[in-house]
Amino acid sequence: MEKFLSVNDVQDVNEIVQSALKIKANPEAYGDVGKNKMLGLLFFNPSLRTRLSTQRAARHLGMDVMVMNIDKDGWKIETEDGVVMDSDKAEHLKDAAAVISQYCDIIGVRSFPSLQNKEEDYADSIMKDFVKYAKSPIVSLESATRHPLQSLADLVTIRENSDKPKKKVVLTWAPHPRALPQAVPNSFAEWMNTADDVELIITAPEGYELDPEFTGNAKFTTNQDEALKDADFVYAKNWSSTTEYGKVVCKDNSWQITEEKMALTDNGKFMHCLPIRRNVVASDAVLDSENSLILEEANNRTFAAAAVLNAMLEKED
Ligand SMILES: NCCC[C@H](NC(=O)CCC(=O)O)C(=O)O
Ligand SMILES: NC(=O)OP(=O)(O)O
Repeated sequence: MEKFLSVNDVQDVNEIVQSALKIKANPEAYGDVGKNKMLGLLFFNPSLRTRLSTQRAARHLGMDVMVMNIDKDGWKIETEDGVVMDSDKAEHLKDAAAVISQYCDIIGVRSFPSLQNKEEDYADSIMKDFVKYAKSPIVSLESATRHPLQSLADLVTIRENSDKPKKKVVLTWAPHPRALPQAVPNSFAEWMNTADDVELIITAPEGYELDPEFTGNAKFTTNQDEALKDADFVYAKNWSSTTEYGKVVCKDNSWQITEEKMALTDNGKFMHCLPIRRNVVASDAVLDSENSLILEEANNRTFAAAAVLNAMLEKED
């Protein structure tokens, strides 16, 4: 695997899910795969799970890791091409990426959208420029448009928790005080659409419809109760408005996932990528219930990352 920015970079989704499960069953068996290899993790934004689980994954594979909060500890990065660099930005992304790839065999990058300008955000230029200027393979640690390591961990979690040949998976918008990126739901939809054992239904208020590039043929409804009926999995996430890009338009708390909402499902499991605002996105009762998979998902982030790094290291040999 030469890069991991979206599901399209994966040759066989079933195979990579199987690989994550295989590593999870016996992580000690992979300790030599990444021997003498260096992973660099670059964060333009905060992280808990991605940062720690990817380091843990690297250690399972015997890799060394360097982590940098590039927004706080590095020089301010210029991303525009051909500009006269006489502002406060001291280093160009093209130089930084090329230099870092001399130190690192694989580079992970996290870069959120600005939520100011859809066209600029959806160009995903920081991630794409890293691919262009770094000589090492790039792993997205969540870009402006997608969060593929999360989606892979989510698919692993769904497969572990249901044998049904067709699982009804509901991606539901939920309230939040801030405007959040669309990367997690975009990516989740894209991965679910590639899984032949998933029927995806998306529910959100009017004005929150995600781009068909990601949602494909998934059914969409603004009626959350109707969507939740007989669901096997409820994947909650806030994202900012799509018609009024980057804005909080709906503050309707009736979209919060509560026990009453979960009662509409077929003993459905609750999922969220975390971090989650408790009693805003979903109630404590749901999050702490037996049907909550939030900790399993977070745990599977390690094995999702290990499967991706393993595939990249295989390619290197
Ligand atoms: N990596 C998982 C989610 C990251 C980000 N969440 C956040 O920014 C939450 C921040 C807050 O709750 O204020 C998002 O939605 O894409
Ligand atoms: N789910 C997830 O990516 O969490 P972090 O933002 O804490 O890495």
